[in-house]
Amino acid sequence: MSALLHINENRVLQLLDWDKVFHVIEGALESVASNHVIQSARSVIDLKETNFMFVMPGKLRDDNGETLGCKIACHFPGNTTLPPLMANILLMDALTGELQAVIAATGITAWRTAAASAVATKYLHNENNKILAIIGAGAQGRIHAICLSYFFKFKEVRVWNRNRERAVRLVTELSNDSKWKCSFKACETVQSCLSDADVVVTTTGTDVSIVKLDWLKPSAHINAVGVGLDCREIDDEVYKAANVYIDHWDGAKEELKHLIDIGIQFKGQIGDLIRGSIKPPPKNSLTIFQSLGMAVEDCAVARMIYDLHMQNK
Ligand SMILES: NC(=O)C1=CN([C@@H]2O[C@H](COP(=O)(O)OP(=O)(O)OC[C@H]3O[C@@H](n4cnc5c(N)ncnc54)[C@H](OP(=O)(O)O)[C@@H]3O)[C@@H](O)[C@H]2O)C=CC1
Ligand SMILES: O=C([O-])C1=[NH+]CCC1
Repeated sequence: MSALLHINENRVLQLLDWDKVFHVIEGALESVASNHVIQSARSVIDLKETNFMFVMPGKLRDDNGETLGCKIACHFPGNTTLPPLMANILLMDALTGELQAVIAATGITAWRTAAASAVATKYLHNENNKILAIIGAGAQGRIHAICLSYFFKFKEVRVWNRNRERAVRLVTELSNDSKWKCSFKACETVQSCLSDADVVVTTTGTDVSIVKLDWLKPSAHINAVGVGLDCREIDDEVYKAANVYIDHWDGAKEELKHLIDIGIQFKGQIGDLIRGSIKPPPKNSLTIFQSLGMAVEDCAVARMIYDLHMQNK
């Protein structure tokens, strides 16, 4: 038996590329709507003391053939030297089930989530994107600031974080990078961060609503990234006023019951918009992409990394 291939985090980060990840994620979202995937809502195990394990198996059929994989993600918020989210993907041969590689997936999780938001923004709000507001400067907040700055030409990118020092650190890091042509600003309050923002990203997962309808531009687009059964970072009134889109129905039925219970009717999956099987929202309307994250996004990026690694060994 050949030695098991392990593609570590450093190697994955070397191979990740925004245009390639965007393409693969756009395809994965579309495949969900075309029924070319097998996946279910993730299984979540409460490990107590605020730690969780997520298990996300999936199979995807796309231009590259069939891909079979399973991500195991451990969320240990108390980690100090290691990231709070530690993830790995087992990539299998889709014909035999034989394990092909173990691929570090902390970076993949961050990149594929931000790329899904970029795809959603392309289909829901691809014009007049001048101000981006990032709520939460953790791993997802940081990668969304980078990814959305890469794909959309914002004039200003604002960051709010509960612990302000962290927002200032992120803004300093981004301002020191000469490839960005926009200005970066750390905001004192959520309200001032949201004011007049065209695109908003929420990444706190907090159980208290911190994004209020009155603070939003009526035509804003929100990528709602925080996840969890108790996540309430966006006020119910915002959902009631918005056209809300999801990544996959199976996950939404399981993890978004609190929205279904207050009468929110999801307009459809982002993949349905990509396929053209549903109408886009009216121009200048408030829109939300409620992102949960999907196994097949992980499978698609893991497969891309595996192929790039094998080609460039
Ligand atoms: N949709 C998807 O596909 C994915 C979603 N996620 C979700 O995204 C969210 C962020 O993940 P990640 O960036 O990796 O986590 P991090 O631990 O890196 O960052 C967490 C962020 O949330 C903030 N925060 C936590 N609690 C509160 C609170 N009560 N009020 C205000 N801010 C708070 C933290 O602020 P502070 O610095 O002050 O502590 C920090 O900015 C989580 O809900 C996670 O489950 C993650 C991966 C994929
Ligand atoms: O999609 C994902 O990998 C996750 N969503 C919430 C925590 C991990």
